Amino acid sequence: MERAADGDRGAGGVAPALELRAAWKRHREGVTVGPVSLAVGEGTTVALVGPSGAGKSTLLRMLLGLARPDGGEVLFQGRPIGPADDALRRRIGYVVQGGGLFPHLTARDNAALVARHLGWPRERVAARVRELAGLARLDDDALARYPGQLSGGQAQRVGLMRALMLDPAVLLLDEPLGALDPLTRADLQGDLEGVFAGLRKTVLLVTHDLAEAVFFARHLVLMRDGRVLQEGALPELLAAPADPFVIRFLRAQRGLSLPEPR
Ligand SMILES: Nc1ncnc2c1ncn2[C@@H]1O[C@H](COP(=O)(O)OP(=O)(O)OP(=O)(O)O)[C@@H](O)[C@H]1O
Repeated sequence: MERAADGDRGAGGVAPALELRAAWKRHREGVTVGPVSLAVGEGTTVALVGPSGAGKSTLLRMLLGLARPDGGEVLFQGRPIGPADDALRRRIGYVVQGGGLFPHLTARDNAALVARHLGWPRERVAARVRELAGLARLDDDALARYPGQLSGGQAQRVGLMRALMLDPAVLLLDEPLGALDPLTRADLQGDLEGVFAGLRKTVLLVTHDLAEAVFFARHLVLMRDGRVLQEGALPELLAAPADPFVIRFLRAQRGLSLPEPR
């Protein structure tokens, strides 16, 4: 059975920011994600890693209420989250690969969309966009452009602005840097890490890249075939792999210098 992340109900009895309790979803005959139990503590950054098709995106979508679990529970700050719970969902920012921007809206309008929809006054929207543009390091010229006129890195930065617009307690990022060239990726990694640390958000990040996972998060959750195979810090996974696949997965990654097996 998986262990809870470092944010599991602590001495003060504080509920984790995000929690799955034996949650599972059946996509089709023979393809089920879960049951998965996982807790992400308030203010922690956790990286979800695993091969393609392991169920990482499904797990994120269950946490967002975008995929309805067939069984088990999904909780946000100790409260069950359902599919129609928009108010709760607005407290979770979601960043997807490529930014997930609307092509017919400028970067600024993409970032401001939900706040405008909620009826924020114009000045408040403008002030928040200015603040986030500073954080995401985007200038006015970039904000005036349409997604098709932005670089991949810029589009990703706009996606981040949009996710942060309502100042959510939690950020879920699904392969946010997957499509970027190595230099842009490294730049954005540094900026994102600064954003996470500065805002003290709870962050759950999906990535294929173990080096990136370790860069952002001390706590790793390794999934395979719809299940959590093991979770913990990288040295713990290396020292006591729960399954031969754990070592295979860790060693398959380039760019990480791992100690030789004894
Ligand atoms: N809407 C869907 N309908 C049917 N099957 C689905 C659906 N979404 C995902 N699946 C299947 O569920 C399994 C898990 O997919 P999921 O996208 O969650 O994995 P992943 O770990 O995020 O993969 P990747 O790293 O490639 O994005 C896969 O076998 C996938 O084909």
